[in-house]
Amino acid sequence: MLLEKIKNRESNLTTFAPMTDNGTFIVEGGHKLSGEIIPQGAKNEALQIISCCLMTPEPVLLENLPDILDVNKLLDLLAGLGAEVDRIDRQTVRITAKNIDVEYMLSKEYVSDAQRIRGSVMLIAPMLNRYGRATLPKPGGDKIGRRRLDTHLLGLQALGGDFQYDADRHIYTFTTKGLKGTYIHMDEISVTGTANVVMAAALADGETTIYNAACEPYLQQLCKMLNRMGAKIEGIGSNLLKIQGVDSLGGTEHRMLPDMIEIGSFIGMAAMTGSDITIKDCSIQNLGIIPRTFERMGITLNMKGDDIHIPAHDHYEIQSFIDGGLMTIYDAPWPGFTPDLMSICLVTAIQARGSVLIHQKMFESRLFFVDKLIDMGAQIILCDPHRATVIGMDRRAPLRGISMSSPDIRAGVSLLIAALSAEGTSRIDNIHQIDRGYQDIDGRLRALGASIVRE
Ligand SMILES: CC(=O)N[C@H]1[C@@H](OP(=O)(O)OP(=O)(O)OC[C@H]2O[C@@H](n3ccc(=O)[nH]c3=O)[C@H](O)[C@@H]2O)O[C@H](CO)[C@@H](O)[C@@H]1O
Ligand SMILES: C=C(OP(=O)(O)O)C(=O)O
Repeated sequence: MLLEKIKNRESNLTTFAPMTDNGTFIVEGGHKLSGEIIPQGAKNEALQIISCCLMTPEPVLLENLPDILDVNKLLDLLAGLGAEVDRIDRQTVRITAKNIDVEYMLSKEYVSDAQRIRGSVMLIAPMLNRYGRATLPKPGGDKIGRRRLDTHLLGLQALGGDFQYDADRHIYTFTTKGLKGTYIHMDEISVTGTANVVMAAALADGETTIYNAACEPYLQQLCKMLNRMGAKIEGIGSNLLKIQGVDSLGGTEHRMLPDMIEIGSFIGMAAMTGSDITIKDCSIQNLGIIPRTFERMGITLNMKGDDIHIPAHDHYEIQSFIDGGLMTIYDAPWPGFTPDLMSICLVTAIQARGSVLIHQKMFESRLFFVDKLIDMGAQIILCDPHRATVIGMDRRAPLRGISMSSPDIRAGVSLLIAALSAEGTSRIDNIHQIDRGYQDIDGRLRALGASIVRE
């Protein structure tokens, strides 16, 4: 069955990940989970790395790709552009971007598909480098607040790219007569913005310095991959990158890191549901302050080699700051705490002992889903669009199962965690939002003992 699907997929890129536009989970709460789970390859790394495959006409082999909607959509975009996309198995793909049809970027199909994912924004630099022009419809991704593109646009402009914005069609058109290295102080520490500018500079004429660059592990992975392809990037892992432009890049092989957001999601899920689980092969050295942040919420993490074991918690108590002040969890660009785990921390605090202020600084519409948690019985005060105070219930009362809809990818998983911990049955609609970023999440959690039915 699997093999048939893979063959199918090689010929027309039909995806494994369900492509429904909404979908529903029926979750019976109260079952404890147990066992081992392997995190998928990182979604946000995969989107950078797949885009980078357009930088060379030679084959690039990608391993540990997650089979999720956003990744498959980006692969479809590359295939539409004329790249050969050979799926070797569920997590392995070879991409050869030899004969690219730049006109495809103007097609209705391209515009409509590129609008659906954030990752499409990173196709600009490779196309500008190799073909001198690129088109970008306003990219999609989570509707979690304003997501401006200034960092990308100003960076590419500094390198010699021109752009025009068609405000009626929401389409940017980029052209260049040749990119030239320069000094760039990035407008803000943007992850995808840095990826775009790094890729543009890698094949530009001369030296580029990027200051205020994002430096998170997935960006480091992109820079390392580019260097294996023949680029000359120094300062990897810092916010000051020096890039000596080269004439061309060759093929390579690349393996995605485990997805740190999935790992954090499983830690929160284990604590909330009082489950004993082991998350395998976490690449702990690349998790930054994620483990420490969950430990500050009172969750015990036993590190065993590269595995994280979370024992069953009857109780977990949120720590105070050293001066006795109320714990605040807030997001910041790497090496700070990732914004993509804020919703997970929020839901995890519901059954902790003590209180925590969740301060989501980067995005302004990510906390509104708390109304559903409040309906389930959680004690949360939404202070303003950026801040919510959670008053932990210490398991004095369980949440109640309700019907709800998933507004975005991380809120969706947070609602799933709440539903798994709740008394009774919950219905979560619009789970296509969850499928954007979590591979076969229902199947993998069922294997740990969860009761989830996909409708
Ligand atoms: C496909 C992908 O990789 N998506 C990730 C990427 O999105 P993306 O690259 O789109 O996000 P950016 O890093 O550009 O910025 C995220 C948001 O934070 C704001 N901002 C950023 C830096 C800063 O110093 N101050 C500030 O307020 C930006 O204005 C923006 O609203 O990085 C985000 C931040 O880690 C993650 O949430 C997304 O999951
Ligand atoms: C916000 C996210 O994704 P995207 O940038 O693709 O919308 C996320 O992964 O949490």
